[in-house]
Amino acid sequence: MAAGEGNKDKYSVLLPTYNERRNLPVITWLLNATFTQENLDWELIIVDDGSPDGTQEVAQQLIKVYGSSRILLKPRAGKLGLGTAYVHGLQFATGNFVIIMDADFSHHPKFIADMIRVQKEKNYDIVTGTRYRGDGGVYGWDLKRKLVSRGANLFADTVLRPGVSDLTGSFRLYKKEVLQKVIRSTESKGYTFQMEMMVRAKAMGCTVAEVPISFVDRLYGESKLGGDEIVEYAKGVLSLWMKV
Ligand SMILES: Nc1nc2c(ncn2[C@@H]2O[C@H](COP(=O)(O)OP(=O)(O)O[C@H]3O[C@H](CO)[C@@H](O)[C@H](O)[C@@H]3O)[C@@H](O)[C@H]2O)c(=O)[nH]1
Ligand SMILES: [Mg+2]
Repeated sequence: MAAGEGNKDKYSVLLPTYNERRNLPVITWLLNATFTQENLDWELIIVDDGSPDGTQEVAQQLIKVYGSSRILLKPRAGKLGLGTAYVHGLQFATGNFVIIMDADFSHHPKFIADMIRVQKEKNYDIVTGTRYRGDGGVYGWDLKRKLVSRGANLFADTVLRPGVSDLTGSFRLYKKEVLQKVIRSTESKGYTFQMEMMVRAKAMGCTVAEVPISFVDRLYGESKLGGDEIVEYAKGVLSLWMKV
């Protein structure tokens, strides 16, 4: 069946932002182009944590351009972290599918069409972007960050054996009820969040497919990954090992 006519699917994109004023208009434009081309219903839910750079003013402008049924701004008062940003945004999602992604072009909207197509192949619960299989890759990171990412995936894969090649990536498509269920059981809030979500989803018996993506380091601004997060992540893997 061609997408669109008679297709009741709706895709809610959850986009956490912190100081993404310069990236937000282009990512929104690309999302609109992708969903229009695929003839799919969608909405964008921006969860901004009081960014001092004026991200929310830009979001308000985008609401005027694209309409308040397409773009929703659901801000929070302060920087409360990525994990809880998804929990917050999810309450407002009206789609039956939810896509989570970054606002800084590390996750290019062009891969969304692939993810949707793969989801439909076997009605998968989750489709995750992977940097570590097929044509996937990482561009723009220095060797240290590459090693940290590879090491983080290898470590979790060795200890927990979830059978998913990219556990720490966060470009994913979920059935909404699956995301609601998995997110309820997930405890970590920081960088460990994505890995814990996937390990728990697999433990619950969810079906997961992978789509290779190229992850390109952000154009503007800085990542928030540091030594503390690495230690937290290692602790997260080990505590899941005891529990799952
Ligand atoms: N609302 C909100 N948004 C946030 C926060 N921290 C970061 N963001 C937003 O979340 C996205 C990712 O943040 P980055 O700071 O760009 O993360 P990164 O270091 O590039 O990490 C990415 O890759 C990792 C895997 O290598 C992922 O684990 C991580 O989730 C993210 O996708 C961006 O859209 C950023 O604006 C926060 O506290 N609150
Ligand atoms: Mg980034």
